[in-house]
Amino acid sequence: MSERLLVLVRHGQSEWNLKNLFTGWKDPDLTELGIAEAKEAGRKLKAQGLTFDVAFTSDLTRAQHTLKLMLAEIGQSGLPTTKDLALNERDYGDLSGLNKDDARKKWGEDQVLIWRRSYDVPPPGGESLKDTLARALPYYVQEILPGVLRGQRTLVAAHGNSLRALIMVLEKLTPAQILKRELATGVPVIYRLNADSTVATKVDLAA
Ligand SMILES: O=C(O)[C@@H](CO)OP(=O)(O)O
Repeated sequence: MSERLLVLVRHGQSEWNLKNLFTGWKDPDLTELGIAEAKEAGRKLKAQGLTFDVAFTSDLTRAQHTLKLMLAEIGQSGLPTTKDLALNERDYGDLSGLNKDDARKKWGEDQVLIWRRSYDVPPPGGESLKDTLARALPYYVQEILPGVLRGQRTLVAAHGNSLRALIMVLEKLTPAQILKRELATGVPVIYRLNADSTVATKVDLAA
């Protein structure tokens, strides 16, 4: 029986993660630490004995670079890969490029937490998690899930909030639960799905 493997990985630390800036659809590359995290994620997957049939990533450099480094560690650099902006980070709108501490000083801790982690309150001019889900979920259902259910071992390298959106669906989390869910950079989350697309097992490869 095929194993219906789906691995989700948030990209390694980006230049703007390091500078503590809202990033969204802006396109900084990985830092040295981010490169090391991506390689470590690949080594962890290899240590689990995992290989893949197909990979997906976003239209943004930090996720594509993370995927490339992971695949090199696994020894699968030529793996068929699809890039799509449906998997992009949440669009941070007017906050993009602002410092997160400066934003807390200007708008207050609570408002910034609502913009960053609530389900349905968008940052000014940007996407809420609900909006991100509205474009990431159809892509997951139409392009990613059918292959997983057919037994294609699938690796997805994307972003904190596009992955939180998919995790909300996979793990059936409520808006209150997703508010508290953080995804560390470069930590693979390994799902094995049931035939009905629900989660059979989940393993988080945090250090
Ligand atoms: O800036 C961003 O695009 C994201 C991810 O780094 O930040 P946040 O943690 O606020 O979702």
